[in-house]
Amino acid sequence: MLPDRQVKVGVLGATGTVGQRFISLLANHPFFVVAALGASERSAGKPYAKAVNWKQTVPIPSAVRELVVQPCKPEHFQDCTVVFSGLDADAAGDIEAAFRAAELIVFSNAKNYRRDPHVPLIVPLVNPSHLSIIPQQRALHSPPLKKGFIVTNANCSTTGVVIPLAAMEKAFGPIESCIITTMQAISGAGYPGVASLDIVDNVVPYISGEEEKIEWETLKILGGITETDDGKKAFDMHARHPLRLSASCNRVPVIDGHTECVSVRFARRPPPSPQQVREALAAYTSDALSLGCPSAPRHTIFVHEEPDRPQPRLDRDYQNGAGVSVGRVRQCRVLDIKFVVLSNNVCIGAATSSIINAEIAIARGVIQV
Ligand SMILES: NC(=O)C1=CN([C@@H]2O[C@H](COP(=O)(O)OP(=O)(O)OC[C@H]3O[C@@H](n4cnc5c(N)ncnc54)[C@H](OP(=O)(O)O)[C@@H]3O)[C@@H](O)[C@H]2O)C=CC1
Ligand SMILES: N[C@@H](CC(=O)OP(=O)(O)O)C(=O)O
Repeated sequence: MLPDRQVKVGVLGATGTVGQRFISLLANHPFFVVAALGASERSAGKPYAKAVNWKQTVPIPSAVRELVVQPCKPEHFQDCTVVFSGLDADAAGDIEAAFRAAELIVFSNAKNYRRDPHVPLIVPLVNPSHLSIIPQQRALHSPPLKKGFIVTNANCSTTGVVIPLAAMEKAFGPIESCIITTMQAISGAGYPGVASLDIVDNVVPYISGEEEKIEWETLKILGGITETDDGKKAFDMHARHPLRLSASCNRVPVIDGHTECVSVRFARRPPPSPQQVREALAAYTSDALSLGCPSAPRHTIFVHEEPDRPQPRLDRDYQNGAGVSVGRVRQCRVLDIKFVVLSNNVCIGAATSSIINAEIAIARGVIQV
């Protein structure tokens, strides 16, 4: 059930690239209301409008302009039912753990806990069922937690590719191999990010740690949760048909929107035709939508027929940045099918995913409001 009254939320890393997206998206949310903001000691103590170097195309929402930025300490967020984190990974590990220990509920964009075997790594349009590991995460804490937990969302490029992969697996069974080449926007590196002299008139064929994250996170997200012999739950990345992935990551001079060229081979033979894949992608729908989550896209995947789409400048705002756009679905002469996917790295690749994850957790009663 979704609430019919306001739910107070906090934003950690509120001054950053992802934090600013949280603030913009939450300003129009039907039940989440921003009650507390946190950032580094550099920003703490200042009204938000003075602390932030605002880079959005909409003005700073009036409700947060004068809100004083707090240090990222749990005592300043005790009123918040949910805390969204857009913290720099160097700070996120300790801060998010302290918030969880203080019985706060954290939805994080940072990479720190994605590999934790008791923390769900959730792309809300793909695997919200992984929320079921939360009781075990709470029980592990000493003393066991009654309320607090951490949920992470995925790396932005992982998120973009895993949505069409999940749609294809749902329709045609396991994917056996997958080769991904990314063209990633500058905003993925935060602010000020990549120096203009490195990226204007250029492509940088390396993003530290990115290829490993895509290759590993995809397996956790598409994998299931099984019960072990001692009755515990565990993520099961290997029981599924083995999926071999190879990613190559590039930074390109685009502001927002990650484009990925993907080739796949299916385990089942004969493989589906390009037309069958197009139909399956367009028909894919999410639990978030059936639960009535207000930030879920009405259409998860838009399938372009034009030969030159998707393009970041034209397609990154599809469904307010919450849906993904696929195009050029065609036969691959080496694997089975190849296509291009575009996702908005700061929306469904970051803030929007956290917000939908929290909406799902409320709708499913994982969070009591
Ligand atoms: N940009 C993207 O597309 C995506 C980013 N992510 C992840 O989201 C997180 C945020 O990324 P992004 O917004 O790009 O990063 P930014 O560098 O733009 O923002 C970082 C934020 O963290 C705060 N911060 C830094 N150090 C500390 C500290 N010691 N204590 C408290 N707060 C601190 C900063 O506050 P202050 O302003 O005061 O310094 C700022 O609010 C990262 O973990 C990133 O990997 C995930 C998916 C996509
Ligand atoms: N590394 C991504 C963004 C990011 O911050 O990823 P992660 O949250 O996995 O560290 C990019 O540069 O586009």
